[in-house]
Amino acid sequence: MFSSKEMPSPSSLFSAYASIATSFMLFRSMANELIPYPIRSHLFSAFRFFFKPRSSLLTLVIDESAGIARNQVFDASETYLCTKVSPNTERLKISKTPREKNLTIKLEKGEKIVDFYDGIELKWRFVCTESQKNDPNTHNPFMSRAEKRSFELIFHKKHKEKVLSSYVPYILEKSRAIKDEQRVLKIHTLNASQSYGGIKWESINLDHPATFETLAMDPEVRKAVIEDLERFVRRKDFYKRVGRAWKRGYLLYGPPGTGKSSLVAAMANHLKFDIYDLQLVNIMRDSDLRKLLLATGNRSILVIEDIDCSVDLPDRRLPDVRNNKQHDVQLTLSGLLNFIDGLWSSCGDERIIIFTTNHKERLDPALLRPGRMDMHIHMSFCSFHAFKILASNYLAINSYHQLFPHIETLLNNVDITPAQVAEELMKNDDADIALEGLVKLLKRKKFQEDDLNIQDSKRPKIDGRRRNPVRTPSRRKAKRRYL
Ligand SMILES: Nc1ncnc2c1ncn2[C@@H]1O[C@H](COP(=O)(O)OP(=O)(O)OP(=O)(O)O)[C@@H](O)[C@H]1O
Ligand SMILES: [Mg+2]
Repeated sequence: MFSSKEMPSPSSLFSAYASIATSFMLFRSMANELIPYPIRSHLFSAFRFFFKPRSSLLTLVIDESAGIARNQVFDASETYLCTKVSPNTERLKISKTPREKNLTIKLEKGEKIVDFYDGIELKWRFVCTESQKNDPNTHNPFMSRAEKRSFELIFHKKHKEKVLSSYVPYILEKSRAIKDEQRVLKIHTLNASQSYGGIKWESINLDHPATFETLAMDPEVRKAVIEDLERFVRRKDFYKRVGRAWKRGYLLYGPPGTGKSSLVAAMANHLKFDIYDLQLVNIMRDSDLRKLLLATGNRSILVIEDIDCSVDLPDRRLPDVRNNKQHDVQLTLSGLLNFIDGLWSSCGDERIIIFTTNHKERLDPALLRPGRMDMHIHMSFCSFHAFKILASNYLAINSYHQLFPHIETLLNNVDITPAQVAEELMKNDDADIALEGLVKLLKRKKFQEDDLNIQDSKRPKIDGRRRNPVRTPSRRKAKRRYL
């Protein structure tokens, strides 16, 4: 800083500039006569460089394309800036395609936006220029449009490091989160109407409302599952470092109606991953399975429901039309597992595979061996805690109700699935009536179970053990699953 004594007066400054300008003119006219053109031009540009007034601002130009590829920073900035529209913005573009959930908002040419990051002021400008006809880049598909689009990001030079190492990565991360939020999830199922051999994935929008908040499950288990999923998606570098494919396997087991399919949907909604619902009954050969698995996308969940019903694979027979015989079907559990562990998981990123079963005890040991399914999640009968979540979801009861203690005692003594409780709670809008209905249902079930136990105690013992009454519901049930 200058002290007032050292500060040059405006008149002295003016005379200094005037003498520099006069010397420059003099130098120029002498140089024109004495110095040959190329050297003269270098001298002049050096002179200009030293005497040009310096700007304290730095401008980053972010073009739409980087060579022949799209510039990710441009795309991310476009997405990010939509969330920064201020009352001063004068023109915006909006659009919506049938596949999109929300309106897309974009800046119009020349619009400016001011953003603040960690106390730094950042000025953005959206620039569109006509691209020249003989532009060498016109072979580029993004440049063949008549206009060249870019963002200019202007800030004080002293923040260069911070902007490049922190603000730009922040924009990339933020735009990914925004895109995930807007993404319409898909559920892919096998197209069974195709003739055999032409089987392929078919997708529709996944509109399943299940979330971890609405799922009635043990809070500890819920927390563990969410943490596991989040750790998995964060750990790309870790998987690379330890030489493992970036995949995670979950086994969901429990009686029908305890929320296994709902948990799959909640996981997909949480991670914004598509679901591939693989019904093995429709696949006859390992080769078809490979083709289908290789056609699945990254950031997806592959679900094989009721794996205990599907693994009698080697017994399935495929009619041979030509010879009117039956062929052994060439689809085996080990083929499936080896492929999932091997090629499939290593040719994509962020793969999750989920098996569900009502009968964990019937599963092939190959599925249960350590390292195959990373987490075994037990979905069980409705606990009192799970009931309170359902009461909050279905009846908006978020605090105490006089029937709660009674319901708690009954739930401790009766096996009832969350699906059955949910169905009962839906029967009436009036919370008191719905809860009374539930109490009646629980009492009825308790009575039936007591009755069964009495009958059971009268059964003769076999090998010193009393056989359990078989209460397994049909496994070939029609399912609504995710739709
Ligand atoms: N834990 C739960 N939390 C909230 N709702 C549940 C839960 N379990 C079941 N439901 C309700 O019951 C319906 C059926 O549940 P879901 O299909 O998820 O059960 P499932 O365990 O997959 O059964 P299955 O073994 O027959 O496939 C769901 O649509 C949901 O409304
Ligand atoms: Mg299910």
